[in-house]
Amino acid sequence: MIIAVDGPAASGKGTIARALAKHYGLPHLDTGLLYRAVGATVLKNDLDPSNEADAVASCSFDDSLLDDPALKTEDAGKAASIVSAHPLVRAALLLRQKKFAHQPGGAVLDGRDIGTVIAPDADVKLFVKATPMIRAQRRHLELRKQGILASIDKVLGDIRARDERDTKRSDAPMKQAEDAALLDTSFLSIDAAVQRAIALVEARMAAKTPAAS
Ligand SMILES: Nc1ncnc2c1ncn2[C@@H]1O[C@H](COP(=O)(O)OP(=O)(O)O)[C@@H](O)[C@H]1O
Ligand SMILES: Nc1ccn([C@@H]2O[C@H](COP(=O)(O)OP(=O)(O)O)[C@@H](O)[C@H]2O)c(=O)n1
Repeated sequence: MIIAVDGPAASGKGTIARALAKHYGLPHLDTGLLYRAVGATVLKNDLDPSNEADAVASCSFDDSLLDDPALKTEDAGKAASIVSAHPLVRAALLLRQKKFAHQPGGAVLDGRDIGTVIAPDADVKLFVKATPMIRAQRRHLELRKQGILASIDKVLGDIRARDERDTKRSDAPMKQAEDAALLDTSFLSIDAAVQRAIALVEARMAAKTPAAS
């Protein structure tokens, strides 16, 4: 079973994707980490994320980088959203994600274009959303736990800028796939959001299975 989980920053898609992977015993890929690795490599080498050639030159990073906590910073997230608009960067990361999605037994992937580009054939597609202010509050809390002090206004501004870039880019923009189930986590606890996601997966799978006669 392939489960595609898409949605904007801090909507809770990673939390839900990890919980679904655990629940169904499937491998999980956080595809945002791949773009963050490219963005962080560009910054580390003093290159320009908005320059496509600079970004493409940063696509062959060592896999150990994916475990680096530095990828979780807002700077890496911002650089990721800039490099991810370049078609050649997306092309360089495409095969790896498609292979992961289509491995025997299935997988759970979360990102922005899983249901639309990476696995349009996914068995279940979820599009996770929450209001910008609630997403900013979650990110703000996460940053505080990391000892990073930033105003809510700054975090909200960053989230809005990222949404704008991710939805407006011409190649694989973030959008809800036509056949994706919408899950609004704005007023759900983590537990409630995960239970709702499992219920949506079960309903989709039941609808696909022909009734026994
Ligand atoms: N339903 C929820 N209610 C409150 N906090 C949540 C909820 N879902 C996720 N979070 C928290 O919000 C932050 C961002 O969640 P995450 O799953 O990483 O989002 P995304 O992968 O969409 O960026 C994390 O600190 C996470 O624990
Ligand atoms: N499948 C994906 C995943 C991420 N991305 C880009 O990578 C950036 C970082 O993604 P992320 O999922 O780590 O970000 P958060 O939602 O965790 O903040 C996003 O803002 C997107 O621009 C993408 O273009 N396509």
